[in-house]
Amino acid sequence: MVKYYLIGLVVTFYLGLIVDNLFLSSLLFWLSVSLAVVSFAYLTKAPQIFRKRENGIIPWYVRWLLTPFLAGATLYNWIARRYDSVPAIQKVDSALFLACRLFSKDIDELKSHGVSAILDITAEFNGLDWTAESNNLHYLNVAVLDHQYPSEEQTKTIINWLNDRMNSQQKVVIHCALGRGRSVWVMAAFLMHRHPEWDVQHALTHINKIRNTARLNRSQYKALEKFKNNGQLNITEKLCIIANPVSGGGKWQQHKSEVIERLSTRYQVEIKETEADISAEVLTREALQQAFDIIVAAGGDGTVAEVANMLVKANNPTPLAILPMGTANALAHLFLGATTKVAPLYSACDAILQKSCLPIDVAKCNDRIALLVIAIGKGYEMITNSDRSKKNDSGQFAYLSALWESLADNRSVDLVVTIDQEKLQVNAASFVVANAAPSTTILAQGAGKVKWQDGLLDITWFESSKDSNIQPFVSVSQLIIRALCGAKIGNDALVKHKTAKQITIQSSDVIKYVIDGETYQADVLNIETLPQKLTIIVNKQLAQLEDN
Ligand SMILES: Nc1ncnc2c1ncn2[C@@H]1O[C@H](COP(=O)(O)OP(=O)(O)OP(=O)(O)O)[C@@H](O)[C@H]1O
Repeated sequence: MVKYYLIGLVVTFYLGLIVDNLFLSSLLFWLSVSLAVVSFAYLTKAPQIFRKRENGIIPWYVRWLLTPFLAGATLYNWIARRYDSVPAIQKVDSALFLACRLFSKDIDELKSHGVSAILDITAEFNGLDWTAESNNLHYLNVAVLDHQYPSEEQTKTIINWLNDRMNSQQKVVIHCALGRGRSVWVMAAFLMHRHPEWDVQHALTHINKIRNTARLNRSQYKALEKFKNNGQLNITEKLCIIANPVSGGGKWQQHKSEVIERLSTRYQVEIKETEADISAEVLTREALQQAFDIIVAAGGDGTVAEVANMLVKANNPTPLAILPMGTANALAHLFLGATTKVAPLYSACDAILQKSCLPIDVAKCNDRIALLVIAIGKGYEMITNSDRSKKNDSGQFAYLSALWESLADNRSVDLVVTIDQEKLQVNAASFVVANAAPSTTILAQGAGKVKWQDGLLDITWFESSKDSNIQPFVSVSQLIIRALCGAKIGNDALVKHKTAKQITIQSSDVIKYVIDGETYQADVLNIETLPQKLTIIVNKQLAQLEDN
């Protein structure tokens, strides 16, 4: 095919040079540029040159540049369809149809067959998405050039998408330009995925009985055999995303399709969304019955902690992954690295696709699991002063201004604390027990760094002073310096720090506290570390660092 484009390119370019008419020669040059781009796409096997999106749209500037080619392709598809020996749309399996290029007039026929989803395997012309959308049809484009076949990643995406459609009892039409090559490849691949006992010949014979024009070229056939023999059509890894749609002001809804598209390149993805009265804990319990290979918590630290709580309580080794969609996302910062602050979803999806796991410690506080911190005093006030509407309005600044507000108020709590065997009386402005904490969790930085694989809890506290309103500010300044230096420096009389395996906290009043951003109250807190109790997906560099 590409040789015809190259011949066309040379001929039109030559004619453009010799024709003595500005309008005609401009047209010929336009045609030759358009053929040059298409030839380049074929020679480099790069369908992305057409920039056709998942929704089937080719951007206007590409359409404009390639107008002569696109017009020619439309004309060719129309003629080929008109004189084809088989119908445009044919049923190949109970819920699967094969078709050539679809036009909006085909929607009625698709509906009459009960088809409600379109899989478009072409790169070189606009899809039917707008027509499909207005007719409530699911649409997916996987861009593949004519005479070629999908990549391994694309194949996984296709199989997962088709499985989702089949699971929702939908009928799907798979189409390419003529319904003879690319769509046949995909249909055969999916049939072999559904019937692992079939080989390529069997799948093609099945298709040919209905569509006798279906045939693969030699490289398509060989690739399909290779995919089958290497087990690339068996997608067995299953992943469940437990998503909180209100975290971070509704980030999940904005990024949902992008996340599913990326993760489907490796996993069969199932989504469970929380509701006001259906918590992440309930959904995790449900997911644990279904034996997933990974459970992903999509939300803020509160959502991640809820999922972790159920995994640890069930003593279940399924790895937990974090999709940071909250406000502070301290856990993601810690386990996926600082890049999550810049490209949170990219870093998280990358780590999930690489599946690098590490065991981490967790803390148990009464009957709940904490991954980050248990905080009393300023840490508690900071959370209660930053409600959801403030977080939606100002993001992480809501926490900063809430902390500032609480530091200005010189309140404290009287606690009786037993750290391992040592008993202490503490009048604490802030009292924090940390299992893990990034440097941005300032109130936990008594040692300048909190280790999350050392089997110990880090306890940091400072007291208030009746004589000085600025003492809490001074203490926090010292914690900031410690966090920046990564070491326990400065006056230990002001900010105190200890490590322990177990700690009991009592008070004459009811104790108000937070665990990983969620508020609770109790008469007594019994906290202990549970070393290496949870497996978490981390970024690859971090995993390698810990391995060494
Ligand atoms: N569908 C829902 N509707 C309303 N509230 C929900 C829903 N799902 C979960 N929640 C509540 O959301 C809270 C957890 O929010 P999460 O910590 O994940 O996000 P965030 O508060 O935006 O982020 P961050 O913790 O970083 O501030 C819990 O209190 C939970 O009860």
